[in-house]
Amino acid sequence: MLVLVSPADVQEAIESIEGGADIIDVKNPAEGSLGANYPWVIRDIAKVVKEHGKEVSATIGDMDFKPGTASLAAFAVASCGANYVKVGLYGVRRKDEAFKLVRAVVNAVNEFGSKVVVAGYADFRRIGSISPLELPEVVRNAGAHGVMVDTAVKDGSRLFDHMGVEELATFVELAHSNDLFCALAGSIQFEDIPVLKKLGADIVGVRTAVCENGRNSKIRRELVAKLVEVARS
Ligand SMILES: O=C[C@H](O)COP(=O)(O)O
Repeated sequence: MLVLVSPADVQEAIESIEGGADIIDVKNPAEGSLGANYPWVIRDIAKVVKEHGKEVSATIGDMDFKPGTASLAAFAVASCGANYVKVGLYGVRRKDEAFKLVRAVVNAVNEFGSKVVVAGYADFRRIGSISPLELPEVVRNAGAHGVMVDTAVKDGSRLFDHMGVEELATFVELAHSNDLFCALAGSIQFEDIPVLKKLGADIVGVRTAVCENGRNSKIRRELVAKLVEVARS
């Protein structure tokens, strides 16, 4: 299982790289679960990450159903050098909306060769968005490459508080049967890693677990290294 870590600046990206993370996922935690960072920050981090021979991903935000806005943000992120462009379907309620938005994002990044990762939210019931279980088929049909589940509200509640192991197992199965890679995130802690491995997730995404004192503090390389070790064992 690969480890994705979400830094907010170049220093945190270096900590993530030195700790051994596989994918460096630029985000802006101050603007939400999949908060978008600034183009100049994404560009600077992408440069450092690529110098270390690793892959960089960047988020375009917790999106409303606005395919045009999403495509423009995706174009910008891909042009900054992201190998993976992540979009959260926050304000998307139906499958036809999901298809339209994801298709627009895929079209926007095509010329850069970036891969698109679509995030649904484990706490979809409380924010009124589409269920992650409805996503894999739509995401495949729209031409994206991966799906993930994260939590929308970072209030201390965790992935498993909102979706049970069986539901998550179904999500992983649906992703794989649609030829998508699958990532799981949402205040994941060290003790959750064995369950995620058992579920067959391809990627675990973290921030809080590798920060020194909560999601809004700084990423520390020792914690990244510890998590990578557990994910590899
Ligand atoms: O993509 C991964 C997210 O950044 C997870 O963040 P979190 O561990 O703080 O929930």
